[in-house]
Amino acid sequence: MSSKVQAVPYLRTLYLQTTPSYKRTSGYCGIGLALCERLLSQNDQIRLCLACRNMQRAVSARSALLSSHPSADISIVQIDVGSIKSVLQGTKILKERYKQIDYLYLNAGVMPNPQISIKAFVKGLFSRKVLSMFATGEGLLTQKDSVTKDGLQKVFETNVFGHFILIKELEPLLCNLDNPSQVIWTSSSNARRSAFSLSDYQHKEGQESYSSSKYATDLLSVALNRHYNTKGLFSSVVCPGLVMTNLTYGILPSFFWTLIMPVMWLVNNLPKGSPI
Ligand SMILES: NC(=O)C1=CN([C@@H]2O[C@H](COP(=O)(O)OP(=O)(O)OC[C@H]3O[C@@H](n4cnc5c(N)ncnc54)[C@H](OP(=O)(O)O)[C@@H]3O)[C@@H](O)[C@H]2O)C=CC1
Ligand SMILES: CC(C)CCC[C@@H](C)[C@H]1CC[C@H]2C3=CC[C@H]4[C@H](C)C(=O)CC[C@]4(C)[C@H]3CC[C@]12C
Repeated sequence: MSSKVQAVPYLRTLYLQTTPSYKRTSGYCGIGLALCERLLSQNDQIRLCLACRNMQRAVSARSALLSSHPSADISIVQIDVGSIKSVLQGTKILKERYKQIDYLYLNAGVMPNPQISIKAFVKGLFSRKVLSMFATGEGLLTQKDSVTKDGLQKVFETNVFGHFILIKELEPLLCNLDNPSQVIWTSSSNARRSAFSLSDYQHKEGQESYSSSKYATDLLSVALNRHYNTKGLFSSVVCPGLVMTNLTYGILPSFFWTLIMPVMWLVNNLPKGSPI
């Protein structure tokens, strides 16, 4: 594989948004960085490209990865998926740099100003949906969205639309029938059909923009497969499960998570078919 990598600008993995966040007690966090670590520990010959909005943090992420994988090939490109201009600039650079992208992992996501409904939580505790409430957060969370410079809803543009433009722009690098590519979206078990509406796909009206954006991601992935499978591009979605990152620390402070973690663990690991 490495000889192929050197012969043509051939990108084994384009990895998106991996900037580490120094927060709370335990140094770096974030699903993106953890995934890069895992990928490199499986195969440090892959060529990684980190696409991040904040170059300073991107450099720290690269250094952190290189400290444990010194021979890894890791480059950086600046992309803010919340800005169409930035996506177009970033993809122009990528098209100059590479001829092919094998894997595009779409990780950037935001959940601005999350609020928990204590009323819905208490109601949920005494309902038959208690387990799914802990696994998906269904009905518990609301967010306050805002409008970007592009005039789009921030959660929609960041979690969905910016990534979509990125794929469209990278089509020549992704669509190769002789060497199919994979696009992997970071969706969520919080994605909910009832939070999404085609007549308000940006979720301007409601307060569950995160849930709506993740449902839109799931729909978009299906549509991409219909459109692109014959061209050599395959799309899928993953939910990483509940992971302690800046996103979850934005919902509850870390000490609170430490307190409720045993309950969360128990609920999420109960054998299937148990009475509750
Ligand atoms: N944590 C969890 O329990 C779950 C998370 N997810 C999803 O996983 C993904 C990663 O989240 P997680 O690691 O938890 O959260 P973090 O907040 O730690 O990471 C989010 C990442 O997205 C980047 N990002 C945000 N906005 C933009 C933007 N406009 N342009 C470029 N990058 C951006 C951030 O970059 P920066 O460092 O510059 O802020 C950061 O690196 C998200 O899509 C999230 O919805 C899904 C299910 C559960
Ligand atoms: C004592 C109460 C205040 C405790 C409330 C607990 C809730 C804040 C959390 C219970 C389940 C959590 C979640 C489940 C699924 C996550 C999902 C996969 C995701 O993408 C983002 C975060 C979650 C919605 C998360 C959020 C907090 C809970 C609702």
